Amino acid sequence: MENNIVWHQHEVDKRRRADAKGQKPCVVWLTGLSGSGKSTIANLLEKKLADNGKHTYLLDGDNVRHGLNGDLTFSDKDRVENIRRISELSKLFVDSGLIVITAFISPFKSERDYCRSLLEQNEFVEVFVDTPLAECEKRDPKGLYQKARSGEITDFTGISSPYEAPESPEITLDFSGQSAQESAEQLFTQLKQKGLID
Ligand SMILES: Nc1ncnc2c1ncn2[C@@H]1O[C@H](COP(=O)(O)OS(=O)(=O)O)[C@@H](OP(=O)(O)O)[C@H]1O
Ligand SMILES: Nc1ncnc2c1ncn2[C@@H]1O[C@H](COP(=O)(O)OP(=O)(O)O)[C@@H](O)[C@H]1O
Repeated sequence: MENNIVWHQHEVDKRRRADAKGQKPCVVWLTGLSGSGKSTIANLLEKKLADNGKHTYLLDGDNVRHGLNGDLTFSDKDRVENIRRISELSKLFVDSGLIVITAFISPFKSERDYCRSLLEQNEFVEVFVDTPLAECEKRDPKGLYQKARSGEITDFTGISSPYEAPESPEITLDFSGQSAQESAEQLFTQLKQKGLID
């Protein structure tokens, strides 16, 4: 690792960029099993924030794995690297003044905590999309659970690869009795209550 590197402090800082956008930058970090509803809820939340004049960016597992993280597999080691890169990217986006929404399984507590550690207090909002495995498997929107059960896909989260549920997330979205739209509304309301959006 090269050591002769000096951090440049620029004239225009995070606060100035955020002030220009009239918002508080943060990361709304959705975590949950495949099929739990992360992408659907993240999309609805981003639309609601945009409708309210907020400048956002949505980072989604499937999309990021096509480009930036296209070299990574679903081994534990590569999932750690996946979330490390996403965390660093999220930090840069927060520095640019954006409200970042992420939708990654992010199965390991240590990597979610790593992202939290990169940010200032109140800039990281962990959101547990708490949909049980049985419900995710029933939905199976991409047919991946079926492939995992038949052994066509290995290392599949919840089946052949672990998922560590958050112990004290800032927000929990309970799948039972609430639609994706209602979950997005709940999320929006709780972000407001936390003073992250006005
Ligand atoms: N083996 C295995 N395990 C889990 N998921 C798999 C796997 N293979 C492909 N997929 C598809 O990849 C999406 C998850 O990517 P992530 O980057 O969010 O995963 S992780 O955070 O690195 O664990 C996930 O997207 P979501 O269903 O939106 O969660 C799947 O569509
Ligand atoms: N209450 C709900 N919340 C979120 N998604 C739901 C809900 N009920 C049904 N769904 C459906 O479940 C699927 C979730 O898929 P997706 O959003 O891609 O999840 P993930 O990104 O976690 O893999 C979608 O087809 C969505 O329409």
